Amino acid sequence: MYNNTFGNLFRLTSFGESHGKAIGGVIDGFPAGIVIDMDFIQQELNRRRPGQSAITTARKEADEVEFLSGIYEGVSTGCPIGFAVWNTNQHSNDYDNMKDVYRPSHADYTYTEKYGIRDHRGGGRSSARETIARVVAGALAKLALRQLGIQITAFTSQVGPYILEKDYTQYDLTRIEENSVRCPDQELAAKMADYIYKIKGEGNTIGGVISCVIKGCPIGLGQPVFGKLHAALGNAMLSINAVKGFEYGQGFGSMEQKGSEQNDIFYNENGKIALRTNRSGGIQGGISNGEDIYFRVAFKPVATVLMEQPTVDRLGNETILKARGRHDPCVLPRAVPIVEAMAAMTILDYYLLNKTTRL
Ligand SMILES: C=C(O[C@@H]1CC(C(=O)O)=C[C@@H](OP(=O)(O)O)[C@H]1O)C(=O)O
Repeated sequence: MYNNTFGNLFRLTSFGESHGKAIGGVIDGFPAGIVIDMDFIQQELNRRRPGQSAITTARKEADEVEFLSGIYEGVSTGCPIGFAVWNTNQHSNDYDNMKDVYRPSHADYTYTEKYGIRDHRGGGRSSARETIARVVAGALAKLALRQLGIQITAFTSQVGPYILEKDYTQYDLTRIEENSVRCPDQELAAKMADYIYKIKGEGNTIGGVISCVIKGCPIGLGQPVFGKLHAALGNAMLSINAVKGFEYGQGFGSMEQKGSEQNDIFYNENGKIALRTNRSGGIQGGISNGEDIYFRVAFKPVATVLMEQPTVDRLGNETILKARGRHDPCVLPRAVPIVEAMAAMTILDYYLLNKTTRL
């Protein structure tokens, strides 16, 4: 078994390898009658695409999406939406020395052990290039959520030692596209960018944290036991390449407080039930409570470093590998739209599931 499908009612099946012909997908369960804003979908792909700044991989791809089905006269028909983004700029020879030699901490080893065969070029199926399909499906989900008044914004909140100190309510989140790192604090963003550039010069990589906030989510999304909304968001985020951690609300930070300090107190605001604080992060008992949903996603420094490291080949012979190719010294800036896309797909899926709860 090899599971390439995400979602329950709104579903994406993705296909493709980094150096194959195309990356694409089939989306099923997308509601009919949604006006498809092609410019918006392309903008989302542009936020993810390689070669967008000096601190990302230099691979040159336009990443233009071609829709094959499910859209008629600019409107979704409710039929499966097929799409492809054609690969045009593969440098497969860069990977010759990695055909039978494993990059430390990369998927090279486990893929080979599991399947006995692997397309090693550009990381093949394990390449983050697969996330193109998620961004296309996420952009469609965002268009549907927009009609429902639900908005999703992610931003870089940490790169290595550089940390955004305040919480998301203290920043203007409309300004994250004003710098190459996608951090709402412009001064800190400049420091982060310089640091990534320095790391790149060393042939090394660095990790960090992406924060995300979902506004306008109605009450009731999520199932009480195995389909908790935060578990679904965690599943979505942990499926992104290089992700190591997920926390929502105050997450691990809440361990330092007593229950009386941590609880969100209810009160009556002119006949409406309201909360004085939102430490729960918009989800209680696995179900959305109508407050902002916020969470953090930790990314490790990506495995491919352009410096010598000891490793082994497929037969277990010890050797030294110096990886080649065009790689991201830090995936955070390009992962911001991917986090948003996975959140959008999850929220739309859980919105549709919630419609099956009562008559
Ligand atoms: C091309 C993308 O990212 C790629 C992800 C990647 C890897 O090992 O994951 C290796 C590189 O591939 P290549 O050597 O072909 O340039 C990256 O550039 C993309 O995300 O669009």
